[in-house]
Amino acid sequence: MILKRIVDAKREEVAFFRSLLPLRELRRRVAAAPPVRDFLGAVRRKGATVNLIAEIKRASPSRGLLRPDFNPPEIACAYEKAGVQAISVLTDEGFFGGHPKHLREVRRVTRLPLLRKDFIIDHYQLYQSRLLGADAVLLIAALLEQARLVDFLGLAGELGLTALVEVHTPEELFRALETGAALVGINNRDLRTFQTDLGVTLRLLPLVPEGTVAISESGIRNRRDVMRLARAGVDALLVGETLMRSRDIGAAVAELMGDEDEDAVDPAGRRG
Ligand SMILES: O=P(O)(O)OC[C@@H](O)[C@@H](O)c1c[nH]c2ccccc12
Repeated sequence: MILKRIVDAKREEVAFFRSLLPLRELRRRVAAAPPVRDFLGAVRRKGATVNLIAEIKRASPSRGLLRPDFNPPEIACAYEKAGVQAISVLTDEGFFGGHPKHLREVRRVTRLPLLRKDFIIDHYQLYQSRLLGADAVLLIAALLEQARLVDFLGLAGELGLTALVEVHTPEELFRALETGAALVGINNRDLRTFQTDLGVTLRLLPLVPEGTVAISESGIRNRRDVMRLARAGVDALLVGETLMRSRDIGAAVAELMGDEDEDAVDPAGRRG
């Protein structure tokens, strides 16, 4: 199974980074890191329109190479100019063609809040994310048993990082809510089969209480998809492939986000 292979590789990667920069030294540097930006505030829905988190992703195990001319800072500038609310940087190298250094490079060129998208299985990666310039980190419920999830959420909070807890099933969602997470991501992609189904968001969203910020992730292809999810009441959408495959990123964002209030929904009438 791919998840198991990714986690095995991730363990080795963390051991390697640790050998380059021991945890003690990493923590010392984190203490001097510049302040974080408000990721949660940026993605929380304010009115009628849904927010967009645009992802920087070179490749994926299921779809192969998405963007041959891959230049993370250039893409980040294009996203900011197009008016997205936040950026997600996929830093996994082995399976997604990213690199932790991309986060640092992107941080330098944009004022937008940044999500580090990776497979976090070790404390070390949380400190590392903070040092690289992340404002938020992804915690995948399917990878972490409950005690670890709680533990990582606590450490992320201490470091000033917003945690995005990713779920795909009702069980995982209940686990996420039990931790008191302020931000949950409903992944439309089944990480076991790679199939995407926006119905996953439509089914799980009513179980998310008011006040918890909810993001719909993966498999969002066009304006119709955006409208469906916006009307259901999600706070934000996370889109990678659709934007990465387009020649003109500005035009692709405009096409997805469309007219300002076409996706209007009564935010009070959305859930539960
Ligand atoms: O490229 P898409 O289908 O728009 O999906 C983006 C994002 O949701 C996806 O990259 C993702 C969601 N959760 C993840 C966990 C690990 C790696 C990648 C992901």
